[in-house]
Amino acid sequence: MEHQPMECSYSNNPMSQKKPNSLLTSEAKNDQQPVLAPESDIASQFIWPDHEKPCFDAPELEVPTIDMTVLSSGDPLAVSKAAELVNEACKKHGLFLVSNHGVDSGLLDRAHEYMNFFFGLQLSDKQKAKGEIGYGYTNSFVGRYSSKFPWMESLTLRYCPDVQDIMVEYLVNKFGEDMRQFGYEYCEAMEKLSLRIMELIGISLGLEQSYLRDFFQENDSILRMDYYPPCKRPDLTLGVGPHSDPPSLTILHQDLVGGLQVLTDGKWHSVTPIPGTLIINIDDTFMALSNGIYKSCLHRAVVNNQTARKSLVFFLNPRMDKTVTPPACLVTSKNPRKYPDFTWATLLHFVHNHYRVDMKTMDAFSKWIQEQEPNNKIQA
Ligand SMILES: C=C1C[C@]23C[C@H]1CC[C@H]2[C@]1(C)CCC[C@@](C)(C(=O)O)[C@H]1[C@@H]3C(=O)O
Ligand SMILES: O=C(O)CCC(=O)C(=O)O
Ligand SMILES: [Fe+2]
Repeated sequence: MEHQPMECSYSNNPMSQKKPNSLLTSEAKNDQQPVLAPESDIASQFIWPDHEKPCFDAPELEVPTIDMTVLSSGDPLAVSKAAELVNEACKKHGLFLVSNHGVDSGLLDRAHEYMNFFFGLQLSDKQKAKGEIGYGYTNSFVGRYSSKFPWMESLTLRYCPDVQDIMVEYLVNKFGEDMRQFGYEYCEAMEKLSLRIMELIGISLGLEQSYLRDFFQENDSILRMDYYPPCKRPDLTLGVGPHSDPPSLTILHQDLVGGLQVLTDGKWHSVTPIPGTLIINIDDTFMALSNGIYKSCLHRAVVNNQTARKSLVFFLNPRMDKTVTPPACLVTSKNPRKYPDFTWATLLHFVHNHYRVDMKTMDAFSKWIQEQEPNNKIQA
């Protein structure tokens, strides 16, 4: 079922581009009615500052594609070459692609069908998919932020075996029991792939192949569906602003529309969709786990005025209470500790309650946690 263009029935849709009469004033964090900027025909809260506005002439990011069958090839040279490519990319910008990843293409297609179903619902229906902060349906973060609204809607689900996500019940009621089955199948496939990727990353860092796999074996991960409606003024807004992801590893499946950009060498670069590949990002928590050796990928998404764009993101996280501390072999006199010990639960609390995720989240978090926990100083 092709997604019906999101009806901007103005009265309740923050991304409507029609004349405003009232725009979610009850939800806007600062209770100010987002003012339509007449010259732009979109509400002013969606217009980003000049220094963050999108560019559309971004050069293509040079990025390796890792054939995941290399791990079972029994060819140590091939494994070593793949690990070298991973090491180089993760030290530079924190992104690489994987092919032959083993995730069934039918599962990916079904995922996009479910996204079309869900994001094609009336806004009042979507807003019933409410979860605790950070989970459930969100559009533009009205009510959470007061400016620089992202031009997107999202649905975020928690994937943790012993936690029943109440939102799944709503979605099952809406779409039937096979939605639950799909959700688990998709997340299990992504979890399996992420643990194999952790083996390869472990090798690339000179660790035992099983070290990182064991670290993330028990995980409390996140499935996020991002939907970016077409926008009349893609030159003024962003689908999602410049940031690095707070989790440990991101597996991103984007449709063929394109819009993901990565910041490296001081310039934004495009990551053009390649069918059959998935995008792997090093995230903030993993950057700390690697003692800063690998860079958390700085990225954003631009939108367009022609067609909606969808991306499906799996975020791998360790168990909530697991202490994130780099293995001793990654802490040397030349590379002393970069970040204090912390847990994913604490970082999640920080980004949900104290800080809007951006490109400096880990620096802000590092400062905050040491203020909160005076004994938790960065140990040499
Ligand atoms: C821990 C999280 C915070 C965000 C959702 C998960 C993983 C990615 C984060 C996010 C998607 C990164 C871009 C900015 C953000 C605000 C968003 O667009 O939703 C982030 C999420 C969040 O802070 O809720
Ligand atoms: O849609 C994309 O390509 C990026 C989405 C993203 O960065 C996120 O959800 O964290
Ligand atoms: Fe992201």
